Amino acid sequence: MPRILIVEDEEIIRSALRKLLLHAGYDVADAGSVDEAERDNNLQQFDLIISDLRLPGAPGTELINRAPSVPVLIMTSYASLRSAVDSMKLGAVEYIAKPFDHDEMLAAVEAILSQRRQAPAETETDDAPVPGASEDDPSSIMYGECDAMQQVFRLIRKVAPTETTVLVNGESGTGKELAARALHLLSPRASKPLISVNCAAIPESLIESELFGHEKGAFTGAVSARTGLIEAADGGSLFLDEIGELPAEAQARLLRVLQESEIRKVGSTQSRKVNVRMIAATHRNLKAMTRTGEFREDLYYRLNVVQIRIPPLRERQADVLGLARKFLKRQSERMGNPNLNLSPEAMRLLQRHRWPGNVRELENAIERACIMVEGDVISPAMLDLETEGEDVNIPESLVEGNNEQAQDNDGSNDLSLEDYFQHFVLENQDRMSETELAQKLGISRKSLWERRQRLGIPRKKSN
Ligand SMILES: Nc1ncnc2c1ncn2[C@@H]1O[C@H](COP(=O)(O)OP(=O)(O)OP(=O)(O)O)[C@@H](O)[C@H]1O
Repeated sequence: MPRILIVEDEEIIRSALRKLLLHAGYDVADAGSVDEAERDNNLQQFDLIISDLRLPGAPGTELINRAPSVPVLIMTSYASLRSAVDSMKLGAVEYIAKPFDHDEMLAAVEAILSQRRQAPAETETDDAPVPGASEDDPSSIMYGECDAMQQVFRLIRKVAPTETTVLVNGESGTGKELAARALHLLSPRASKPLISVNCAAIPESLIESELFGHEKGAFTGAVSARTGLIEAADGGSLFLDEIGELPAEAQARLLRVLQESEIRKVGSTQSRKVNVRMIAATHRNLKAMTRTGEFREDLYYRLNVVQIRIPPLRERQADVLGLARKFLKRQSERMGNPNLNLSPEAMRLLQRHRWPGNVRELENAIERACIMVEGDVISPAMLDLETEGEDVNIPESLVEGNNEQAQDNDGSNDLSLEDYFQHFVLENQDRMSETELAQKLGISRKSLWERRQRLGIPRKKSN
């Protein structure tokens, strides 16, 4: 019977997870911190460790060092879904975002255990390069043959081995997060954590405690002390995505971290030294935001030591088919159909399209087509790309309305809720912050961000 150790300081989550795993037939032990886990158990005897990222004392990622042969599944909220811990793969580390549902957790557990049964040391996928990739090149992490991307790769190769703070700029879906990952994996910090935090996905009221941690009793609901994401990245890199969405107080605190390499938890009077390499990204024009007072100028200059601009896909036309083939190969492997290919008309359409949602839009289009295709050949219709210049008239009542209104009006206006969402965001994002957009739409910032990801919604170029 596989043995699983749960390390989680929140009693309710710990006992619910324990019950779930016992019920599913696993042998389960649990602990409230890394030290307690180590004191009470021989960590190496477990087949899997499931740990919260932020715990009292050492962060959950520390278990990867303390039990190098055991896969560690990290649970955390708000960090970016895919790459939060992918560079910590010393064992078979996976990542799950809280809140998770039971099926999702059991599927993740089963996938890790079966991988371990089949190939104990081999857990990589096409999508998640290992620290070993650090001997390689940015091109082993992200695709790019055209001159513009070769230029980006040259810059990444140059800056990655240094300690320099980097600001990655580019439209949504261009690959900023992948560039950050390449910077980390090609750096001497590659074997340490890369923690990715999406500043737009964290509710404003929680940003500071998520980033910096908090002491017990620092605010209502702070029932125990927690390590922040910055501390969890100690020794490694911290990727702050959507940095333009960071509220003013958090900007001030972050500046102090950059200036003094120290963090102070919310509610604490004591500082602690941290050694973190910062990589920030934005689709917004931060310089312009400093002029309007939305972004601190001193923080801007601290972050913008080296700037890497990832060009939009429409400026890398030569790469479109290469990327499409890469995604097609990956998807056909997943689906067990190696014969899938694109018709000549589909290829022409891909080359003609303007790609407002950039690489993410292309990736989604290929994935969708692979699911929809009957037979082996993908035709243009299956790519289901939005026609250029299509204009949907949004009724005034909807623009000013909330989600429910949108849904009520949906049928009569022949405008789906997703269409409404997409058009509202596209039309207003230049003059509204993410918080304002979310408020107008009647949803949380987190759900705004998640919908942007799901729908591959491009943002207007602001730089
Ligand atoms: N050059 C590339 N090669 C392979 N895949 C890529 C490339 N660029 C982007 N992708 C894929 O496209 C998707 C979007 O990339 P990524 O999340 O890095 O973009 P982003 O600029 O950070 O987007 P956002 O600003 O919305 O967070 C990801 O699934 C990523 O793996």
